[in-house]
Amino acid sequence: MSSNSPSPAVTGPTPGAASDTRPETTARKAISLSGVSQRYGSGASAVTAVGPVDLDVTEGEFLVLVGASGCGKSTLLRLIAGFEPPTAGEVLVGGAAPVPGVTSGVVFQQPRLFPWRTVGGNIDLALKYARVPRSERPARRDELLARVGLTDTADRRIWEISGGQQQRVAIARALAAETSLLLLDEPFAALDALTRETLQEDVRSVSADLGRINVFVTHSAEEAAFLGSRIVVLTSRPGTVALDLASPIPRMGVTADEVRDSPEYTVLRTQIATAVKEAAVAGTSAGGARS
Ligand SMILES: Nc1ncnc2c1ncn2[C@@H]1O[C@H](COP(=O)(O)OP(=O)(O)OP(=O)(O)O)[C@@H](O)[C@H]1O
Repeated sequence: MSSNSPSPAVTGPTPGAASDTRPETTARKAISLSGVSQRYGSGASAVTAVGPVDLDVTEGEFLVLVGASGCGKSTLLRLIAGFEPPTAGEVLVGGAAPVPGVTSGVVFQQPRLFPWRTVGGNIDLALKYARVPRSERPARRDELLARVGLTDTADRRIWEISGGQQQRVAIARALAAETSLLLLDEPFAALDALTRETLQEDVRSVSADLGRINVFVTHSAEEAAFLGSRIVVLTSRPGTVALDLASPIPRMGVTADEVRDSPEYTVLRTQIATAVKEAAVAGTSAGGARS
């Protein structure tokens, strides 16, 4: 990224139209949250972490959930993954209740790989769990590793590669199952700034290529503005929708530097950062309009 480069105007769909480039018939609802709340514990110590939240996400959207620490972002992601059912309301993915490990691939802040296996071995295992026929696995493994820039590390052990490379393996593993959803919970939070930026660029281009739904959790306004086709800012706990924005920045045909140097990105990043601050202060008093 060059600080001397000009700031090109990145032109794309108007706000609210980020997912409208596809034919109407294919833009069907893929994630549907209706009146979703999640409460933990009971009695005096009970905590309502999230809700009520109503949200519909369509195919090809890259949804970023952003908000202050503890506002319920991870809880919402876990509900979409199907790791736990909501205490109120309904979560549907493709019209049915989500099934962990089947409906979505998930990437966590820590890569959670099998350290005694090689990089390729971790992907092989994911392909096996995804019931990819044994004869097809080597080609699929090579394709996935190429996609995340790890072709040369297939035979290395997990402990022999860097944290950023480990997170790339985790992304390749999550892509192995070819689920329609990829859920990422602050996947780059533990990485240094430069590695984080590189991985953000990779995730942005991989997601544009694959056209799956991505739901990405972060507390960073920069990350949200760079990655999201749609950005939802949550209020402080219990997390509800404070702001629902469509990004004006196109998904394809622009480089990472063009995005980061564009006035649209600067405006969006500021808008998100301001909304996160206001939502954290105001709690549920913030509005819920999609602009
Ligand atoms: N299993 C649980 N049992 C009890 N409370 C929980 C549980 N999971 C989350 N919480 C509480 O719910 C609230 C929301 O937590 P969550 O992890 O979803 O927030 P977050 O926005 O992802 O936070 P962070 O950005 O710090 O990771 C917090 O107050 C948290 O302590």
